[in-house]
Amino acid sequence: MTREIDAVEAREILDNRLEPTLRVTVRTEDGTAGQADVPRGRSRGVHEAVDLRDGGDRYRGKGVKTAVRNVEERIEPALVGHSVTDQAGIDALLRELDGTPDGSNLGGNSLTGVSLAALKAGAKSHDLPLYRYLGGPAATTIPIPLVDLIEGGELGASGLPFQEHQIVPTGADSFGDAIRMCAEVYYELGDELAESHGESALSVGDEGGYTPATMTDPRDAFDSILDAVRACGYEDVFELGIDAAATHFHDPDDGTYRLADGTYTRGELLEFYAELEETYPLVSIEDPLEEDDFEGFATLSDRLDAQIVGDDLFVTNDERLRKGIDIGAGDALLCKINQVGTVSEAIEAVETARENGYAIQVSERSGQTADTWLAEVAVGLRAAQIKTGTTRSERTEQYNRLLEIEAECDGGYAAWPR
Ligand SMILES: O=C(O)[C@@H](CO)OP(=O)(O)O
Ligand SMILES: [Mg+2]
Repeated sequence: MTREIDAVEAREILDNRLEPTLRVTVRTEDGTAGQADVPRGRSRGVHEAVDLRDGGDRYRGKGVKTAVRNVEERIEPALVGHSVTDQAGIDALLRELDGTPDGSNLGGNSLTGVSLAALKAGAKSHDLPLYRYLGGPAATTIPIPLVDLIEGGELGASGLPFQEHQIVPTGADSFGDAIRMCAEVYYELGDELAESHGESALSVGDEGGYTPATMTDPRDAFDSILDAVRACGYEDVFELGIDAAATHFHDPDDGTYRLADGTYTRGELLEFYAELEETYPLVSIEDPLEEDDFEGFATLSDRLDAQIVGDDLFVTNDERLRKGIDIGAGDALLCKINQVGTVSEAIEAVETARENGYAIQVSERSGQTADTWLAEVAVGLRAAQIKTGTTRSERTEQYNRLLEIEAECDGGYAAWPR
């Protein structure tokens, strides 16, 4: 079979926010095609690969025509003739062509799109589902979802400073059961919020979680969620998580953090997390501090039992992850391929995490399409955790694909946390 790349095409499409993004297709000589959509973050870390936008890195409708051109004029000629199953070679070539550490020359979005499309074409050329191509016969475990029931911060119009208030079905027996129980809690919570905060609380944020405008205290979010969990009789199934996304309420001028009830020093915020862990069944805290505070992450990892997840801190970058591992910062890697650029670089970070006992949480971006590579990659990388939002079809499609994979490979349900 001829597995050489014959063509690499790109076009501008729209994500769930009507923002332009890239769709890349890699074709091989025998007619196999792999197509992948590139996701896009809104609460992005400063150390992420550059997301190339025409006219600058802003949200509002800016196109990705330059990134499209880069794929077709600069990447395609270099990749034609290359074996599509040589993922490491393709990714190394992409990095070499770009020649910058942050992907700013060709665009991190171009690199991610081509890398993922090649991965998908490689899987097809072997006639394997993507998760099996990536993870081999051992890839049969379905990750535990961290489901964002109430949104705040940059992603929801509630008054809450933290970006995500999650339920974590650590006590479920299967993925199918887990997601069904999540849905029941979601609807119970909706009834309660509509009563306590009015029908407008049922508006959803970028990831499909509720956004009660008058809710400002994370403890109220947890109390409402736990009430819903209890009303459903699932106290033994669910624990709680947050993505604080603290960079986005941090004031770099004086180093303080702004929550709804006032300004917190770094020390006061650390105490607040400790208090939350004492009061609630909190098992996961993502980005509790700003994106360069490795020492603060280490202090929390040491002090709390909850896993501390590095998103903006590590940006799926092996070097930053190793820096964290050296001083004990964090307990889990958030894995977002487009933060770092290529599939191979994300795999490198995942392997480092695994070798060092860090948990792996494969994550959505707030801007996505219905492309389900995320679900495939989570199983393929043998991650025990996935974060892919709540309602909205670009999120539920990931769950649908995980349900299919669970049935396809008679998959087991992951154990918390790794
Ligand atoms: O902070 C995050 O973890 C994400 C996704 O949940 O947000 P964004 O994609 O906007 O960076
Ligand atoms: Mg985050």
